[in-house]
Amino acid sequence: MNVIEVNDLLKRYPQRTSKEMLTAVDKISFHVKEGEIFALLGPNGAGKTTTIKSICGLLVFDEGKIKIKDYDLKAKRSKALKQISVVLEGSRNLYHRLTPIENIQYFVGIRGKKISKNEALDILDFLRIKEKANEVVYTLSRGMQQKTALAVCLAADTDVLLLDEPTLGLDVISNVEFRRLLTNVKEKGKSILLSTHDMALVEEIADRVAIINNGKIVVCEDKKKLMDVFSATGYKIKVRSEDTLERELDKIGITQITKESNIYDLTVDFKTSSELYEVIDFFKSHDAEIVSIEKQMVNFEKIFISYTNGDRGRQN
Ligand SMILES: Nc1ncnc2c1ncn2[C@@H]1O[C@H](COP(=O)(O)OP(=O)(O)OP(=O)(O)O)[C@@H](O)[C@H]1O
Repeated sequence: MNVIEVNDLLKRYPQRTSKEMLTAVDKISFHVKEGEIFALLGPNGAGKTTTIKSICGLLVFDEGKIKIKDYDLKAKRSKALKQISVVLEGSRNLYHRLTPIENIQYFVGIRGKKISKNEALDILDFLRIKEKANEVVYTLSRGMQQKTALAVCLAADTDVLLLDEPTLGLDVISNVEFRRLLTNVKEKGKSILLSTHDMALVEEIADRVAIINNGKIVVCEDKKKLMDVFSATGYKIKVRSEDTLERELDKIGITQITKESNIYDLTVDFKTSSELYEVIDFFKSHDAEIVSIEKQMVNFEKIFISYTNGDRGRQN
């Protein structure tokens, strides 16, 4: 079952410096399945926050359809919004002059529900910030504020969570801890849609990922499949040869070559792993000695760069 369906979502903003509208999100479609962590990954200005804000009803989109569980966001707005809770970038869904307990009770109250102090403490305990339950939020570290924001989200007890840049600005330890917490939240049966440009976060916890760039989704895929496709292709091969091989290598499609004396460093992308054996045969037939073959490390950075051509985002 899909808990969120986004179809042809379009959002344009007026610009101060020009009469033309800026297309922040350009007819994107994707869905989030029940029980999964779905990541919207993209550089600055890609349209991630605009997408999250459209889904949680914080801004009015121009075209398209958003469905949350069984409810169309435009036709059944309040029912649709009851199905989700959201953590906005920079823990903006908190009152910083209230304590974590007060925030939890206040925001649960707004939803017309009640939560006891002990239930709230249990959530803070789960997120390992119980000892900060009665301290004012603005005195807490960024990581603790982010956990408090997540606590408020969990206290709403919806099945679907939206998290905008959940690890932004966290130090290494908090980042690792937060990733583990999100996995624990998923294990509780929740579905999570998160936006991020943190590739390590995607690599570690996402089930599926949509890479978004300049308002468009450039790929939407199962994370494991994406990683497999890429891991099968990249090799670094070191070869020793007394002959000049450049032209021959070019003929078989190997163009990333550096050479120092008689050692060639080659970067090769194969479409299928059998191509590796063909290349090995090629070197044998040219009396070249293969010094080493290394499978290139696959990480999300490589995948991301390949789909966005290394685009680092919009500069506006
Ligand atoms: N209120 C607004 N008015 C005008 N333009 C906006 C507004 N909000 C966002 N934009 C523009 O829309 C585009 C998409 O912005 P958005 O915040 O959705 O991207 P993002 O992927 O979340 O980026 P970041 O990672 O930097 O937060 C950007 O070019 C941004 O400048």
